[in-house]
Amino acid sequence: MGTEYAMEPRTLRPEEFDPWWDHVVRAFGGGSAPAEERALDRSLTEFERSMAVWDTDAIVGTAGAFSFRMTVPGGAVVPTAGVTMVSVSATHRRRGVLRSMMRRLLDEAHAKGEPLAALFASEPAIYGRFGFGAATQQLGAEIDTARVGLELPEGTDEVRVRYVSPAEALAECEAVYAALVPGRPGMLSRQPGWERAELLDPESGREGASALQCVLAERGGEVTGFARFRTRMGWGPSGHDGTVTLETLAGLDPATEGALWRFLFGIDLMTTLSVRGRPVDDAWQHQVSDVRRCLLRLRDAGYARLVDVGAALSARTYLAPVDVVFEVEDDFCPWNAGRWRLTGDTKGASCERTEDAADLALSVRELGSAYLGGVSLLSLAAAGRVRELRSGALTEASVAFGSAVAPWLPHGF
Ligand SMILES: CC(=O)SCCNC(=O)CCNC(=O)[C@H](O)C(C)(C)COP(=O)(O)OP(=O)(O)OC[C@H]1O[C@@H](n2cnc3c(N)ncnc32)[C@H](O)[C@@H]1OP(=O)(O)O
Repeated sequence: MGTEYAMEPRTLRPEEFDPWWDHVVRAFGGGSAPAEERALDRSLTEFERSMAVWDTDAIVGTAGAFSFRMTVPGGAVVPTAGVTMVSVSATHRRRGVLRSMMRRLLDEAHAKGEPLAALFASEPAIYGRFGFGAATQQLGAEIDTARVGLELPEGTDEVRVRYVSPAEALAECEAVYAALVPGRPGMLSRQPGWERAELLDPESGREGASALQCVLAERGGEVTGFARFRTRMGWGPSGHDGTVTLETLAGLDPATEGALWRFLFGIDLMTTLSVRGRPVDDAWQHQVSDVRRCLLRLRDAGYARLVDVGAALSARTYLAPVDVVFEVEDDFCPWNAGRWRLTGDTKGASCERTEDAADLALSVRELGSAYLGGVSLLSLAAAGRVRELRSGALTEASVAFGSAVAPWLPHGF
C-alpha cells in the first residue's frame, strides 16, 4: 500500500481554503455547498488552528478548532477548543490521518491552556478513543398541533409577539442569547462573527420551506425572547397540512417561552411543529395536553473532552460537597493520567495531584461525559465504565456532579 504522503498535518493557509472546504463537503456526502455557507465558514475559520494533511499536492485530511468559551456548572466560562471540519479522503481512510490531526489539535489546545475540547460527532463511535465522552443530549419532537393543546404559565398573556425581519432584529435576539449563556452548562459565549451563522439561510437548504422567519416577544416594551422558524405549506386529502420547523427559540422567563410556544402551535394552516436540537428539560413538554402525540426523541449531541483534568474539574462547582480521589486513565493525553483529589461544593472547587489512595477509577472519557452534569457517574458505573474503590464515593461524586439545569450545546460547529 503506497503511503507516500506527509502524515504530519500542516497549518492551513488562507489561499488553500477552497480546496480544504471542498474536501469537507465531499467527505460529508457531497451534497449542496451553498456559496453563502462557504463564505461564512471562510470568515469564521481560525486559520492558525486549522490544518490539512496532504498527499503530494492534494488534500487528504482536514480538521480545525474554534476558540470557544463554554459555560460550565456554576456559571464559569471556560476556554474550549471546538473541534470541527474533520474529514479524511475515502482513498486514505483508516491509515491514521484523523489520529495525526487529533494529536495536533489536542496538543495545541493543551499548549494554549484550554481545559476543555468539545465537538459534535458525525458518528458516535469515532471519538471515544480520543477521550471524548457524550456529554449532552438534544430533544426533538414532531408535534401534532391540530390535536395537542398547551396549558401555559401565568403572565403569558402579557407577552406580545410580533413579526420582525431576522436580520433587523439580530441585535435584540443576540442580547437575549447573551443573557441566557451563564445559566446553562454547555452554552457558548458568542465569539465575534458567529452571530451571522444564526442568519444563514441559503435557498438550496430550505427544501420547499419558507425563508427564515422571526418573531420577537416583548413585555412592557422590553424584548424578552425570540423564535426563528420556517413554514412549509402542505395540502392533504383532508385539507391543510403545513409544517412549522423551529430553528431557535429563547426566552428570558417562563411566560415569554410560553407565549412563543403558543404562537408556534397556533399558526394557521399548520398542523405539525417540528422541533430539534432543544434542551432535554424544555418546559413545554410539561405544558402539552398529550405528550404522546409530540413524538419526542432524544439524541446524543455534544461530546466533551477534559484537555486538562485539574483545570477543568476546578473550574466548575458541585451540587453537594465532594471530596474524592479519581484514578484517571488517559492514553491519548498522558499528562492527565494518574490520581487527582477533587474537593468542592456549590461555591467552588479545587482538583490537585495526589498520592492518596483512589476512591473511583475511570477514564477521561467518562469524566467528559459527566463533566457538564448531564450524565450520572452512577449510570456510567452501572455500565461498567466507572469502578468504585471506596464505598460511598460513587454516590457522593455522582450527586455532586449533577446540574440543576440540563447541559446543552446551543448550535452546531
Ligand atoms: C467533529 C467533526 O467534524 S465530526 C466529522 C467526522 N467526519 C466524517 O464523518 C466525514 C466522513 N468520515 C471521514 O472523513 C473519516 O472516516 C473519519 C474522519 C471519520 C476517520 O478518519 P480516518 O483517517 O479513517 O481515521 P484513523 O485512521 O485516524 O482512525 C483512528 C481510529 O478511529 C477508528 N475510526 C475511524 N473512523 C471510525 C468510524 N467512522 N467508526 C468507528 N471507528 C472509526 C479507526 O478504526 C482507528 O481505530 P484504532 O484507534 O483502534 O486504530
